[in-house]
Amino acid sequence: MPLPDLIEVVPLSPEALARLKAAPAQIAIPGSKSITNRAIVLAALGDGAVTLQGALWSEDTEAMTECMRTLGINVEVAADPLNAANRRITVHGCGGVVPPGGTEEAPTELFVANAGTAARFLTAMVCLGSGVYRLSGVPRMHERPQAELVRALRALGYRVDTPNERLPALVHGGGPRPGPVLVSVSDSSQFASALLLSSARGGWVVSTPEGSNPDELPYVEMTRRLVETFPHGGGDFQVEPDASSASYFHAANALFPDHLPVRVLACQPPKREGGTGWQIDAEFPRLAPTAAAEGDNGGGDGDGGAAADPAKRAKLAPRVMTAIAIAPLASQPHAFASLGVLRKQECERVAALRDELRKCKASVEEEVATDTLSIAPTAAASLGDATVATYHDHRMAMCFATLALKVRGIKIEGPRCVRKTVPSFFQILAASPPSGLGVEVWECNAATGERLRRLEAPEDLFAA
Ligand SMILES: O=C(O)C1=C[C@@H](OP(=O)(O)O)[C@@H](O)[C@H](O)C1
Ligand SMILES: C=C(OP(=O)(O)O)C(=O)O
Repeated sequence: MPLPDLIEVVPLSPEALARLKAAPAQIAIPGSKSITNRAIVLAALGDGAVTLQGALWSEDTEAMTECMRTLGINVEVAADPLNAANRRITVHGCGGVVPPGGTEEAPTELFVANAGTAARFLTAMVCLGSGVYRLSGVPRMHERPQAELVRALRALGYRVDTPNERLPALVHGGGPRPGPVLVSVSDSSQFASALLLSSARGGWVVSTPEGSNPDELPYVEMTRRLVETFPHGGGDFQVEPDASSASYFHAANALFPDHLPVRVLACQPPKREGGTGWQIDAEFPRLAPTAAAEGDNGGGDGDGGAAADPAKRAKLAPRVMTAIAIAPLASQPHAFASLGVLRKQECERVAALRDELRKCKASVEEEVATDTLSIAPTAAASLGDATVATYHDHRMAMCFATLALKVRGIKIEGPRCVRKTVPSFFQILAASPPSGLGVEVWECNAATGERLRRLEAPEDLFAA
């Protein structure tokens, strides 16, 4: 049975915590969505066959894989013996010649679901082809921003037809059209990443407006580093575990600083600790709001302080949602500012976090003018007893499941949305230590909320 429509995640008991303190869970995190989908594009445009090891297999990467196959790029997908949530993906490069699309009447149809990476990266990539491609996604993807990317591609000389500057869009392939292009990242950094990934084949010289310091554009920097180090002529490429997915498990340590129940395996540490620095969310353990006594949190600012600077886009990486979700349990108040970009992602995330945290009886104030959420601490015992809506947003489900590790009575609607990036999320939560946290997850009656049965079989916990 697939994951049901309503589940309850039960807080870790004192006994379970004592066991985890003695032998912390050792959690293997699936591959990075951002790196997997970048690597698929780079490999598709490359000259040989590249095998991606440790690649994430989830809705977003399946959407990218399917689009490549529809384009006529040969992609082979095999099991990854090291992690059932990953795959070995071999992509046979087209040598920069993107296979031709269809006609205006019968374009090649590319369905990107709700994958921002696929929507943006493929819009730019198919400009290098010939004929016509039509990109579409789920209704929410048709609301998400695309205008600045379309503008930049038109400035390079490509024809992109869309009535409202969003998807669905008809892209007319135009082959390489060398030239400089300036792209704003204020709606999404993925516009610059999209252009950079195809820039070598298109002859595009991509820049972001002055003032957008590369250090403040971590995902654009990730793209540049990946383009530099990728085996464009064929070979193997190792995908890192996903640091944003890891944030939920690091958050467990922030919630239980006396127990530190989790060790996150094989994730890259932040750059200053010798990691690649590709994933900005590797910073989460240092910045997470913590339930530790004041002064005990290694100087973390809960993302609040620096987020007040609107230029600091790094603060808007997915980990900020994890930080917001656990902030009610922190030892100090936290303010998260400049959250505007979150309003345009999988759902209106600022409103969603505000409303669902309030349902859990957290103290949350929103200042609309500065896109700020301010959260005051509340005792865990005074929080909870809420049925939380997830708005088809994987991060809403994972954030509230994390809060539920310490807050009783949290039921999560539509948990299958985690399939976008971590289909195995509830499997990991529920698996017995050491491979999981041993958390109780219950199927609930969707109408009455009453508990029906505890979900323990891995297939019952997988978001297919
Ligand atoms: O390029 C990427 O892989 C991503 C960039 C960010 O998006 P935005 O720049 O649109 O905020 C981030 O939130 C998303 O999860 C992944
Ligand atoms: C914003 C996100 O995804 P996308 O790649 O669809 O933009 C996200 O995963 O939080």
